[in-house]
Amino acid sequence: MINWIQLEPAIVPSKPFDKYGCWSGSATILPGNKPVILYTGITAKRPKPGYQVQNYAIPANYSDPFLKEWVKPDDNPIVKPTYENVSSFRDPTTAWFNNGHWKMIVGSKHNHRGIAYLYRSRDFVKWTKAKHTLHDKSDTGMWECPDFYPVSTCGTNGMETSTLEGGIKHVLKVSLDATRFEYYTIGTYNTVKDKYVPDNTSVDCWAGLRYDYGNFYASKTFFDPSQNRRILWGWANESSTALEDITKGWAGIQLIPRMIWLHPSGKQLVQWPIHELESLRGDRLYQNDVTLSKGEMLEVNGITVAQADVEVTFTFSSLDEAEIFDPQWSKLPPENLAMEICGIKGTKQGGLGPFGVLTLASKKLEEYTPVFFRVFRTWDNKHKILMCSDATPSSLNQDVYKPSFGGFVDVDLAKKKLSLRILIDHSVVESFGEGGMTVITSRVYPTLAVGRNVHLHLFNNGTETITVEKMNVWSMSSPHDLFLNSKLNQKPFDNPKNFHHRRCFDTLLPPPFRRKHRTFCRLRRRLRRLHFLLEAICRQLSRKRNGMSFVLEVPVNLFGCQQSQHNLVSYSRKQRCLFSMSAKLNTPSIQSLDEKHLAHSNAVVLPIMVNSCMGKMGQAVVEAGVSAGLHIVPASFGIQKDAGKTIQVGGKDIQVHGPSDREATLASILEEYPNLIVVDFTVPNAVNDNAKLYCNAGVPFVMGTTGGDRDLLYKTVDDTKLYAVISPQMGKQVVAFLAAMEIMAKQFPGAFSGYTLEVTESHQATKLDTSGTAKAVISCFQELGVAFDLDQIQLIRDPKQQIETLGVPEEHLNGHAFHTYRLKSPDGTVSFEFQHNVCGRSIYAEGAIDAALFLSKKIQSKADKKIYDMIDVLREGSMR
Ligand SMILES: NC(=O)C1=CN([C@@H]2O[C@H](COP(=O)(O)OP(=O)(O)OC[C@H]3O[C@@H](n4cnc5c(N)ncnc54)[C@H](O)[C@@H]3O)[C@@H](O)[C@H]2O)C=CC1
Ligand SMILES: O=C(O)C1=N[C@H](C(=O)O)C[C@H](O)C1
Repeated sequence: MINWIQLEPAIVPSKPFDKYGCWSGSATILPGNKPVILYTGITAKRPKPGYQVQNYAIPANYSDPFLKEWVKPDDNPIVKPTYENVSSFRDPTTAWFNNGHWKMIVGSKHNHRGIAYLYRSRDFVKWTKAKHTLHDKSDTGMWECPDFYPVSTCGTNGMETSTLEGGIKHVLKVSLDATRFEYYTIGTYNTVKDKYVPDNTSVDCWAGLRYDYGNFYASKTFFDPSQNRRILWGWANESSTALEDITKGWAGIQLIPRMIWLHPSGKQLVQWPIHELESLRGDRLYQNDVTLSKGEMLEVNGITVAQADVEVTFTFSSLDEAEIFDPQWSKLPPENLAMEICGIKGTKQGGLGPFGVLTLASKKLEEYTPVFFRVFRTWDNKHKILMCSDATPSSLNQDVYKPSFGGFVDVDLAKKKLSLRILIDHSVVESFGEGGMTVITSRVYPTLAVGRNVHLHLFNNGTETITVEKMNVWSMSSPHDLFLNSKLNQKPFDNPKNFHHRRCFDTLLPPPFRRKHRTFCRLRRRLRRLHFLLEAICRQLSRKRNGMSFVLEVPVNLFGCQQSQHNLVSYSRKQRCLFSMSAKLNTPSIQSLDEKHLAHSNAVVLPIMVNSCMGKMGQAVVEAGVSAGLHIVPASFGIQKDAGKTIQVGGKDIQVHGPSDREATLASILEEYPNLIVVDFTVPNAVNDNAKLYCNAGVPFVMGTTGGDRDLLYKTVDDTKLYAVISPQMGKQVVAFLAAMEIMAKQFPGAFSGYTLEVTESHQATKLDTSGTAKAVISCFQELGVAFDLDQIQLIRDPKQQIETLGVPEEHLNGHAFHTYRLKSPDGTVSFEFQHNVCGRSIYAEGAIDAALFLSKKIQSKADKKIYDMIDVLREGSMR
């Protein structure tokens, strides 16, 4: 339920009974494991929003595991509306079976009364409307996407939809068209009367319980027999403008599926992200027992947090500081009370709270989405816990909808403890308070807090000191990364991220959509080009006018694609690496949260040119640069054969320039991007010429390419006095190993004299040279006294041998670096073995981006113009 592939639409308008639309519906599994879909068909455009009937569809081929083709029999429609509700009669539920009949409900309204019409059938084709509704309620308007199912009164197991035995209650959920929120009640299903009655603790609609107090609608649940659980899956619309949605290419996303069950109190449901999500967890950061006094923040450093899974438990020693629950608030609309209070109070200073997490924060807090608790005391000395997810400060973009959402959390505070789990995914923040008692989803569109520039803080802005008892933060990978590579058996891109952006995904789309999608991509490319052009004009104008600035306004967000959707965003992932963990306690004043108008950042996005973006490493670097929010210059040097080509990498169009006129081309690129940094991953025999080119142009560069004449390379750069990072190895942990080797060699020269050394290195068959990293490690062993000639390195390039003797995973034959160094004492009694095995290229690509950012810092601080290596980058804390 995390990795999905897109198939052709199962049902599209094609028959008189759905000519104008196939709307929501539900599937039911009939005996014999036969699925059937009930859905709403639109037969006429009027009355608006359309004339609605209910249809059914069955698989064309039951043995197709994907059930790709569906047949809509001609005896449709099977349920027609009565005259009064022809345009408010939709979204049939999954059917349940009892007393010899299938039953299902259809959402509707009559005047302002919301209605769940009940239908019965013996054969699933002939349906009869029951004389009474399953349930209805005055003044609630249209009930969309109703859902009706049993829940167990004991434990977290789910129940099959027709289950009536054992301790059960029933849940009826409706999506209220009037508020665009979802409400549920818990109650009893009387199977004799075929009537549902909510418990007296369950308020119907409006002021009732919600699955989610944020951006969450049109959800459905289903029973998953494989794990005996009920799954809730909801939809979140965009909060951005329609124009931006068009630029992004989507409008609305499916959220992370959640398991749902009844709380032991029987008064509410509990939700939790399905455990499969945890398979995307990457680097982890753990912290415990940190106190946050009033106004303190704890920044989570050391891992990327634009896509993250955050779990925190907060404790406090007293409830005395809880703020008074303002009696005036009881005059606010009850259905939105929590939300209104969140809007009024926000993160302003309080007593017991606000404390929580600032997600998707920009460096200087110009943007952040806080998720937090505030505790209040009511006049009768009870406590009310408010949980908020506040999009108000989430973005500098004035045009997006930025609501404050809130819900009360119905738990006992005796333990003086509250927990939060937050799933962050670029533009989505899904928060689960107190183990899923209250859930809030926000859609946000930061402009600065994007990619690598996203920060995460824990904060307390209340007078009561809060302790972070325990915190776990995981960087999350993108599901498609794992899936496309392993399952689809496509051409093995060793950096799976490349696959996403290639041809805008169109090879995965069904043919009817491909053309449209390509047109969209073409348009987006053109818009982007236009944007660069305008940017260049602005830059020229402001340069010529000596500092006066000119702004050309373009009314669309041409970089919308940087904002993300769960399913499309690829994300950097470290492979086979241990990763350091750290957290730093900052004590800046949290006043900044109260001052909503911080100065805008003056930061300039760093432009990088990647040579060659046609190569495997080049592509990985472009992807990593895009993830880090750098500007990828749309030009790259390559070989003659590729000259003139425009290729798409990381969603960017990059034009390849051949060997001729490179000086002039580079000069004009530099003119446009004066703070340009070049990253070079080409071929050994290009190293020296390329370095000369960069030196002549005076452009700082990162040289990851191995081989060539290394002495000449260093001499060329030294003579020019230029900022450069040169290193045969960019992977953080391998760099740390190299650093340790260098230190050992320096501290204990000759310590291994007399020892023999055996070195094997295995790489993809296309690698042209001997491992530069192995050579660097060997030079340390040589200083340690080991006699070894570089010719003795055993190169393994045969895929069969790589799989059979080294255990290289098949999917990484095209991109791996396995190194082994074996040392033996002269008498054979002592031996050592060192090994570093890396699959894929993302750790080098991220290291290369770290190196570019490091150089940019050096340039800004006017540090020495000289050659740095990756050990310098690591030592200065510039590696993520
Ligand atoms: N420092 C590090 O951490 C790492 C270094 N490398 C090194 O990076 C280099 C590239 O590796 P891959 O991307 O795997 O190789 P690749 O063969 O996939 O790509 C090399 C690309 O360079 C292009 N090229 C050839 N001559 C050129 C020239 N004169 N100017 C511009 N482009 C030119 C080729 O057309 C090709 O597209 C190798 O030397 C490899 O050892 C690779 C991984 C990590
Ligand atoms: O070509 C590669 O792949 C790699 N090259 C570098 C080297 O030669 O040391 C680094 C790593 O081994 C991958």
